[in-house]
Amino acid sequence: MDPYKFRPSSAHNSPFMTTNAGGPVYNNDSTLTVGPRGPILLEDYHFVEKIANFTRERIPERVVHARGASAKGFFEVTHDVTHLTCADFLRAPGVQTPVIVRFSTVIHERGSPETIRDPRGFAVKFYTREGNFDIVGNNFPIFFIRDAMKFPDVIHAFKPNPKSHIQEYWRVFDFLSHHPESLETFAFLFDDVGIPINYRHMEGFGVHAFTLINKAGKVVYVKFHWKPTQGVKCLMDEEAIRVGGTNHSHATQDLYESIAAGNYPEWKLYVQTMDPADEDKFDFDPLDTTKIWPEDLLPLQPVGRLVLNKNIDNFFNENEMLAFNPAHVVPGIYYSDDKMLQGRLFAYSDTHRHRLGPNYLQLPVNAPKCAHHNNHYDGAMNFMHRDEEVDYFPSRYDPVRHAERFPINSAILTGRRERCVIPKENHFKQAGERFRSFAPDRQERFIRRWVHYLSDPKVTYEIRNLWVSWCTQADRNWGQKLGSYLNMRPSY
Ligand code: HEM
Repeated sequence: MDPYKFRPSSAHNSPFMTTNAGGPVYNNDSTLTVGPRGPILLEDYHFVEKIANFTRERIPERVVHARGASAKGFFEVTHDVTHLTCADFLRAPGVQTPVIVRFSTVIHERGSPETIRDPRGFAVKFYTREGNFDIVGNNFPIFFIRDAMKFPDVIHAFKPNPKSHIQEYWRVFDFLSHHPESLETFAFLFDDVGIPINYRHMEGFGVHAFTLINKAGKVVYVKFHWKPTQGVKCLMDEEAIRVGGTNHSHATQDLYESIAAGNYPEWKLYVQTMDPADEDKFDFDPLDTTKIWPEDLLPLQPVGRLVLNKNIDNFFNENEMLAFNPAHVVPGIYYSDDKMLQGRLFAYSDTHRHRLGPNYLQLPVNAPKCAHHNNHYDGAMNFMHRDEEVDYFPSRYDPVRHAERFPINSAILTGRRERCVIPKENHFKQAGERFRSFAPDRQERFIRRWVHYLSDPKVTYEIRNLWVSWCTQADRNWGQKLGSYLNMRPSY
């Protein structure tokens, strides 16, 4: 065995207990004491290490999406999309790429119930031959806000009150009463899809516009959609209380047991594409995360399927230490100028360095599965074995070169420096359309949830009135019914 290439793993377990340093432990039951009743000797190295290891078992939980479950599988291309992108993993129907997926809730802690009304995270890491590609999406196609500057505020408003540590909707309605663009995302949160029945029966969306670039360098905007073959199913409020009251990990359990039983969940990947030359032709801004791209104008195009057919071996290694990043793209797929996406491009690697350390990309679950090389190295917990003498670039002693050039988005960027709101806001139209697409019983449940949350006694008349006005502007029936249930008449 080459001691420098040794990778610790439970496959190397000794048949007997050892210290962390590998020495034999002949008693793992009793501390080393002076006489049969103590005190304990500090020289009990194995005991001290055992406790010290235990007291460090937890790492910081994710600041959002702390509660989640992951599973592995593959993505298979089913349709030719080479006219859209030169991404190698999408090069031909039949090509398969290994993936790991993590589903999550957003707001509450690592051990919180999976039945709460909350968006669900839907993050997919593709281990491609050109490096990792991550679609770090949600089960709603849009988000509450459109500028990354506001992300900490919207999350603070949804997180528990810093004084009481209780989630209180007066704080949510207060903050978002300054943001009418959030109304349509409430048309998902307070809809039935606000509590999916489990992780297998929900959709996923990349949310942002990204860009696809083909071999000839042609660029299109793209949105990613995951559609579950199992269908979409939700928990009604009463069921959620019952399920959550008996099992706070029901969705994790459902995913794990389905895969263990060979009942593999599957999602189809679709894209919507838009020619950037058309971006001004719509009544919304296509780079605005608070807006969907209507499917009648920009139809879904099938790309492939995702199958989860393997459970993780270890929750800590493959869930807690798993690190996604929307900045992880591959040649043929690139970002757009969406101001939320642009902010996210910084946030994830920054939080991973804090949560997992500077070498988080060396962790097996995060490391690319293709050959990779650069001169960023060392730092805490480096375990990459390097034996080269040239650690700079370029060098006449080292043949390493630049990768082959691939086409990138060559659009010309112009503009003054400014901090501003996008010109085309269009707050309410899509929210109203979504409400009108609900069957009457679904509309009724939806409005009842508004009543429930707006009835928090700390929601002032002014704030309540504002929300009722906005709902009315989206759809008269929605607002009038809500106003009448709340015993108020909207004034706008
Ligand atoms: C500027 C806006 C945003 C910022 C600054 C931000 C930041 C973060 C941070 C710090 C984490 C924790 C990551 C970790 O510790 O591993 C996270 C996780 C996550 N975010 Fe965001 N986020 C933003 C917007 C969004 C949006 C719009 C979506 C949906 C499209 C989203 C989806 C997710 C998902 C799914 C995870 C969990 C990934 C996992 O399972 O490990 N985020 N985000």
